[in-house]
Amino acid sequence: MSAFQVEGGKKLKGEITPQGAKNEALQIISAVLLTPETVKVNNIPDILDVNLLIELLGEMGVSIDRPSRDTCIFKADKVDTGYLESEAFRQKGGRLRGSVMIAGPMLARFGKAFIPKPGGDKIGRRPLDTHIIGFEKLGVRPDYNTGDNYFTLNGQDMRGTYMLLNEPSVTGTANIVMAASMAKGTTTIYNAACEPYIQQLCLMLNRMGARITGIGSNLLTIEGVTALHGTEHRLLPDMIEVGSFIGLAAMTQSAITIRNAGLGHLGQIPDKFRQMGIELFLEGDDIRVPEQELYSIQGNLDGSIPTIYDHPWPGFTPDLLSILLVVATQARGSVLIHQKMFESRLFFTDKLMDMGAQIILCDPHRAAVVGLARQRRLRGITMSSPDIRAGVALLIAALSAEGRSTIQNIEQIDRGYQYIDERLRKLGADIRRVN
Ligand SMILES: CC(=O)N[C@H]1[C@@H](OP(=O)(O)OP(=O)(O)OC[C@H]2O[C@@H](n3ccc(=O)[nH]c3=O)[C@H](O)[C@@H]2O)O[C@H](CO)[C@@H](O)[C@@H]1O
Ligand SMILES: C=C(OP(=O)(O)O)C(=O)O
Repeated sequence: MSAFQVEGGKKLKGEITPQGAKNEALQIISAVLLTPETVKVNNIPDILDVNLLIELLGEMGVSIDRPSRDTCIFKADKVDTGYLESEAFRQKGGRLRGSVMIAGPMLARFGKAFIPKPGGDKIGRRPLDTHIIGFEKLGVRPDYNTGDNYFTLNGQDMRGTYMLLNEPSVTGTANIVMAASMAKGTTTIYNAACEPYIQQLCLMLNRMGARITGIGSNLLTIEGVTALHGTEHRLLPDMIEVGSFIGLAAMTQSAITIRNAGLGHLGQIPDKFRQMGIELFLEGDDIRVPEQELYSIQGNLDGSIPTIYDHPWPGFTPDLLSILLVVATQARGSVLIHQKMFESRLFFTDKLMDMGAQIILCDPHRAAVVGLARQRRLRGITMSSPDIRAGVALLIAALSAEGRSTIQNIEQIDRGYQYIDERLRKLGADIRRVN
C-alpha cells in the first residue's frame, strides 16, 4: 500500500485547475449504455473510480477508444448482458459506488439488470432503497439474494408513473431517470435530487433524444422514448476539488488561484468558506484565494456559535464538510460541524486531535471545533486515510503542520483526486509518494 510523506509548514503559491467531476463522470459514463451509437465524453478525470467504471464497461463489451487520458469515445453496440451475472462483475462492481448506475440504463435498454453490493466510501450505511423502490414503481421486479447481497432486476415492460422519492438520493435519481427515459409513457419524479451533476445528466440525455423537463428542480418529468442516440458531453469542473483547494490555500496561508472553477455550478460552496472567514475573489471563472494570516469564523447574527451542516442540493454538500472541519482547526472562533447524512464520516477527527487540533466529537454526526487561531501549529504524525474526503482533509492538515507526516492508505485519495501529489508539488508542496 502506498503512502504520502509530507514535510509540512511550507507556503504554497500558484495556479491549479480542477479535474473533471468524479461524481458526474460516474453518471455520464453509465449513461453511454443507453445507446448503441457513439458517445464522446471530454474532461474525464484520470482517477481510480472512474477508470474502474470504464474498465467494467469494456468487460461488458462496450468498445472504448481513449485518444487521450481525458477523452473517451464509447460505443455500446455489443453489450454482453451475461457479464453482469459473473463473479468478475460482482467483485469489480462492488469496489465502487458508481457501478450501481449501470442498472438504470441496462433496464431501459435490455429489461434486465444486476446490482452487486456497491463499494465507495465506508462512511456509514448507504441504503439502495430509493433506487429499488423507484424501479419497482416503474414495474421492475427486484429479487434480493441475501447470501451474496446481490439484486437481480427484471423490467421487460417498464411503464411511466408518478413517484415521490423517500429521499433525494443522487445516484438513485440518476438511475431512475435513466430507466424512465425509455419506459412507456410519462414518469414524474418528485423529491428528485437536483444537483449540477444530475442536471448535466438530464441535459445530456435530452441531447440523445430523451424528453426530460424540470431540470434543476426537484420535480422531473420524463416522457419515455423508444431509442436514444449518440452525443458528445463535457464534464464540469469537480466542485469538491474546488472546495478542497480553497481549504488548502487557507490552511497553508497560501496565495492560490483556482482556474476554470465552474463558478456557475458551485452553489453555496464559496459562501460557506467565506463564513469561515476566508477571503475569496471570484474573477471571470477563477477563484483567487489571497495569502491570509488569520481568518475568523463568522458567528450567527446573535453572536452564538454557528453550525455548518450538509443538506441535499441546493444545500451544502456532505463531501466538503471534512474540508471545512480541518480549516476550522486553525480559524479564530468556534463552529459545530453537523454531518447529517453519513454516520461514520467524522471519525477521522481523532487524527486531527493527535496533531494538536481542539475538537470535541460530540457523537458520530457532530464535532465541535475550537479554532487555534494560529497560536499553535498542528504537528506532523503518521495516520491512515479512512475515506476520500477525510484523506484530503488530513493531507491539508499535514501540509500546514510542523514537521513530517505520513499518510497511509492513499488509494482512498487516489479514488477521487487526479495526480494530486504532482499537482501539489507544482504549487511548491513537499510531498512524496512512497511504497
Ligand atoms: C457517486 C456519487 O455520486 N456519490 C455521491 C452521492 O452518493 P449517493 O447517491 O450514494 O448518496 P445518496 O444521495 O443516495 O445519499 C447519501 C446518504 O445520505 C442519506 N440522505 C440522503 C438524502 C437525504 O435527504 N437525507 C439523507 O439522510 C442517505 O440515506 C444516504 O445514507 O451523493 C452523496 C450525497 O450528496 C455524496 O456524498 C456522494 O459523494
Ligand atoms: C462519498 C464519495 O464518493 P462515493 O459515493 O463514490 O463513495 C465522495 O465523492 O465524497
